[in-house]
Amino acid sequence: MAHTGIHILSGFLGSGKTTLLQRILEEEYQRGRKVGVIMNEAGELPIDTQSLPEGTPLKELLNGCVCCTLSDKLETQISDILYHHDLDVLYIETTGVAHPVEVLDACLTPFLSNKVKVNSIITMVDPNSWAGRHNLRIPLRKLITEQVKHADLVILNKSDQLTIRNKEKLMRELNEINPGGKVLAAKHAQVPWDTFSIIETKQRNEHEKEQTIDHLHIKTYVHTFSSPVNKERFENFLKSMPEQIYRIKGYIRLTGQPGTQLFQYAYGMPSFTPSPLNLENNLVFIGDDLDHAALNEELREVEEESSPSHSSTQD
Ligand SMILES: Nc1nc2c(ncn2[C@@H]2O[C@H](COP(=O)(O)OP(=O)(O)OP(=O)(O)O)[C@@H](O)[C@H]2O)c(=O)[nH]1
Repeated sequence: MAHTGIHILSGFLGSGKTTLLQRILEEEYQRGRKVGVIMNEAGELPIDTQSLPEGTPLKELLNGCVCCTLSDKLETQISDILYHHDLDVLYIETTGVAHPVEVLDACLTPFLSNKVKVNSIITMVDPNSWAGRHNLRIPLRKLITEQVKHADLVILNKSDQLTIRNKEKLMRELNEINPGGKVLAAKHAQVPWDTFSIIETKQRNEHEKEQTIDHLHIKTYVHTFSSPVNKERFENFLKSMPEQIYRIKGYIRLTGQPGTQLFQYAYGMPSFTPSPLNLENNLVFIGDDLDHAALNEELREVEEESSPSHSSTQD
């Protein structure tokens, strides 16, 4: 019986895993391969899954991390997707705080051994979080390094934000941590397609599991705006936000602009993209020890100060 190849997409929060997955799916569809996706998101809401092409066989693991609490569920999801679909390949996008070896371990259960073969671990690196990793708590700093160390392919993404000199310096650093893996730089996860077929799965030892990070304290908070918010006011909020917020994503409506915007924030860089989907205006915040009450209050203020009645009282 042919095994379905699994690729594990790893990388810290906001590094470009979904961007890579979208690119891979386009390519896989052009080649006529049958592709399935399992997405693990730290928040309670499936933000990233909405960006996948319609009809992609998909399973979601929400509100928890495969490597901490959901490993049994991952096994069930893999079995389930393979039972319902005859797949050539399965991509697993992990949360930004997953340890890739733990995810690998969850895929390698005896029950799945005659059905799947893990072909690669691909780790995305965001130069901003990589450069700022010394400011993170020790377990997170260790995690970022481990994600690089255990990858078959490391993609230094967002190279548009780097000078040539910095790019070369970072690539050398990544190579030193993972001398056996392949390290490439990319913009928006654009790497030559051949790269995926030539990467060789590293030999992974049992002892690697000992390096697992037990508990990372990463928390999520979901905020729902009930009305459009003023873009400038919201951006001011982002500038004054605690540094422990690493990532925000979701949907937002802006005053004076039609429709809904897909909002993304990673390492100080916000982006708004008009979305054809009319989804609830939920934003998922991901960070260290988030203060839910304080965030809720500040965001309510943003919304209140965005309302037309507020600006007329100010006049
Ligand atoms: N400037 C720049 N932005 C990028 C690049 N690649 C991705 N982005 C942006 O970075 C943000 C995060 O990208 P995602 O692909 O969602 O990252 P992710 O790793 O899936 O995020 P999580 O699932 O939250 O961990 C988005 O706004 C992307 O458009 C790049 O090469 N350059």
